[in-house]
Amino acid sequence: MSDSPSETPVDTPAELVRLRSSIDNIDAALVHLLAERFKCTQQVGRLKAEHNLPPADPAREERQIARLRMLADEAGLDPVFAEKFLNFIIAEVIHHHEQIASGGE
Ligand SMILES: O=C(O)C(=O)C[C@]1(C(=O)O)C=C[C@@H](O)C=C1
Repeated sequence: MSDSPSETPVDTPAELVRLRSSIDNIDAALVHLLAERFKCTQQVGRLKAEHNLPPADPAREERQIARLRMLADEAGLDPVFAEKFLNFIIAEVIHHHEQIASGGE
C-alpha cells in the first residue's frame, strides 16, 4: 500500500515521493517473492518429514551462503547483510520444518 496523498505533506519534494513509490513497489515484490519461497520450503519440509530427513542441512546452507555472498557482491549489496538476511530466513524455515516433523502441520 502506498502513502495516500493526505498522508504526504504538500511540501514533500517530488523526488522523495517518487523514490518512496519505488520503495513501496520493491517491498511488495519482496513480500511476494518471500511468500513463493516459503511455499517451496513448506513442500521441502513435508518431504523431509516423510523421508525422516533432518530439518537443517548445514552443508547446503554453506553453499547457499557462498553463492548469495557472491551475487550480493556483484550486485553492489553488502555480502555481510546478504548472509544475515539468508540466515534469518533459513532459521524461520528450519522452525517450520521442525513443526511439520512434529506433526504440527
Ligand atoms: O534445502 C533444504 O534442505 C531446505 O530445507 C531449505 C533451506 C532453505 O531455506 O533454503 C532450509 C533449511 C536447510 O538447512 C537448508 C536450506
